[in-house]
Amino acid sequence: MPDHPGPSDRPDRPGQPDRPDRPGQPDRPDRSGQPERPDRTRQSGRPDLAAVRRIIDIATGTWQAQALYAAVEFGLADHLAAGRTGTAALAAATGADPDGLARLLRLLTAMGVLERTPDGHRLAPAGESLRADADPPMADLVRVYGDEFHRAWGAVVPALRDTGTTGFHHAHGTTLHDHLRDPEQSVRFQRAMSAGNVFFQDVPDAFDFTDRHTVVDVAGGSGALLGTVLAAHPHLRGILVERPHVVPLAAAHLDAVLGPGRHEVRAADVFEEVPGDGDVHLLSRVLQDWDDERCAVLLARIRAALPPDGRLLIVERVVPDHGERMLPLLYDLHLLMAAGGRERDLDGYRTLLAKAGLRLEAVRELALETSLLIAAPE
Ligand SMILES: C[S@@+](CC[C@H](N)C(=O)[O-])C[C@H]1O[C@@H](n2cnc3c(N)ncnc32)[C@H](O)[C@@H]1O
Repeated sequence: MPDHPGPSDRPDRPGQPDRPDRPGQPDRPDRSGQPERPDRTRQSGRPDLAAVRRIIDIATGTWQAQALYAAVEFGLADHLAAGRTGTAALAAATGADPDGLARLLRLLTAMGVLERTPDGHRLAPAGESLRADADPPMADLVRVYGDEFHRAWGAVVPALRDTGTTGFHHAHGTTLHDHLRDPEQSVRFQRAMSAGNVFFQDVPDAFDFTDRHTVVDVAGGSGALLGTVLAAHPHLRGILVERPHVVPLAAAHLDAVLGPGRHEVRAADVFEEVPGDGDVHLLSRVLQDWDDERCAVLLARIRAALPPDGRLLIVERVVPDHGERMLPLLYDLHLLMAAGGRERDLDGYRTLLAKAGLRLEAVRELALETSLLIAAPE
């Protein structure tokens, strides 16, 4: 995050005369009985506009997210792509109120999602990514973030008071894990996760798979990562292990991407058993969902399954030492709202790995502030 500009950095205010500070003018008495604070606003005698603007931008950020969510729920990207570019045509197609829709379109244009044309609007590149046929289909992510997760974040204060109960539980009356036992919800969430998976494409080149034969994807979700790795390295075979209700989704994806013969999808509880017939194990965005105790159980299972020359590849967002990356910090608090999990810093991963008899061998950077941690048996 950039520092706030200091008083001398403050941008000029066009059209406004300079107001000199008023040295010598006495401060108003402090009626609160609190000690005087060095306050830039009071020192200069005028509000720190950059500071006010920063807070307003942050506080209204959720309104932009909700405007985007509305665009997705109304299917605006697909309607625009189909040539319904005027407000009247879009209102007729979506059932939205024409006045409200015109205002939504205007805001989406200012947000860089749409562009103005002489006869209406068209999709900007960001808007194109919201089309149903986009790859990745970002609408799937916006839908879940704008609905289930938005409501979970609405309970941020109670969730922070009582970290044993997630924002999701406060908002929906059930845990995310139980919610996802419903096959329809499970598919909806796997789609949302897959849409944000663009960093998977970096994994095939971030590790040397040349002399490896079988990749085991532990709690591999939709199969997107395993499919990406196997598609890039045709000599590899793959095994994906998941909860029973996710298995059909993963099998369908891998069948579509790889065809038959190179992969297998198994239903199992990975805290109970992890296949030992591979020489690379993948663990993508799984540790983030669990506390240290459960992570220790899972990593011990994987360690027991790894051959002496095996490697464990962990995909996670690593909390930076100095806060220089925003996404790991956002997702860290999001995990507290959603599943009760957490992002960890590198030392956190080193400690977890060491307890399971594994050592962190290397770290590779992937897209979207995501990392690949390569771990080897001690
Ligand atoms: C956050 S998702 C990550 C999925 C995938 N690895 C990815 O990065 O897209 C966590 C996955 O862990 C799976 N999972 C949770 N508990 C499990 C268990 N006990 N056994 C097998 N899979 C489990 C969930 O079904 C879910 O697909």
